[in-house]
Amino acid sequence: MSYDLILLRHGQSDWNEKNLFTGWVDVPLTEQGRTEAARGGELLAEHDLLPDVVHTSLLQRAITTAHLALETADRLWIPVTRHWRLNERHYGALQGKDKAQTLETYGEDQFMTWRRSYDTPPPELDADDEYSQVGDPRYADLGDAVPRTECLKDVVERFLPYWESSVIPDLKDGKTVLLAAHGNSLRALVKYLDGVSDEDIAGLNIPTGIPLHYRLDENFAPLNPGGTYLDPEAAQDAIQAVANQGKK
Ligand SMILES: O=C(O)[C@@H](CO)OP(=O)(O)O
Repeated sequence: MSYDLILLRHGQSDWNEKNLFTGWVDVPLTEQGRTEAARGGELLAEHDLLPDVVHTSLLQRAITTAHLALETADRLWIPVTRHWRLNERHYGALQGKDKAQTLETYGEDQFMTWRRSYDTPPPELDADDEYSQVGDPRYADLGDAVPRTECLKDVVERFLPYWESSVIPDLKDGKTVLLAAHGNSLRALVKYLDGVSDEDIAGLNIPTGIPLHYRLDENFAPLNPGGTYLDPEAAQDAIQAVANQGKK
């Protein structure tokens, strides 16, 4: 007995292309990102991994990616649930900043601490900053708790309640579940599923637009630790590109 879970990071976004820290800023996909998303859907169909339900964040790059992938896989009709708990990590005061410029200004150690350390968040973003989400109606339910920065540990802590309350029940029903989300919200889930240490998670990057398939046992532990990329070769190149961001 096993469960099928598919993780899909959104395709390239406008700010991925521009090399800007994005976090909760709601930017669209580029044309390349739309193509990647559609290719993701083709891979699902080719591997006969057709989702029965989809969960997305509240950010259009994940929503559009899910839509384009499901359109290609002819599964636009499946039920969809969206939740802020799947959102990208809030990047605090770095939101909207150029990655290469930030690396140059603060040096490699500080840059990598902000990008990949488990428990050091970037400085908080001012509530009235142009890239702040304070007051955004989509987060009205959060009241004063709208984040102004997050580290990966914060993302693990806010993602897991959703995993337990909303994703596990779908898996238990025997549904193939697609999670369309973000580089760091998916790193948070992978850390939990694979039991990756706080140190080792720094070296784990997730490429855009390539479905990552997990087969889970009856306790929701991976039967294929690390998951299986549906296009492993493309994934290796794309993982390296994410790791090298800023260094150009
Ligand atoms: O900018 C961001 O929000 C994320 C994902 O694109 O970037 P990084 O990979 O640097 O954490």
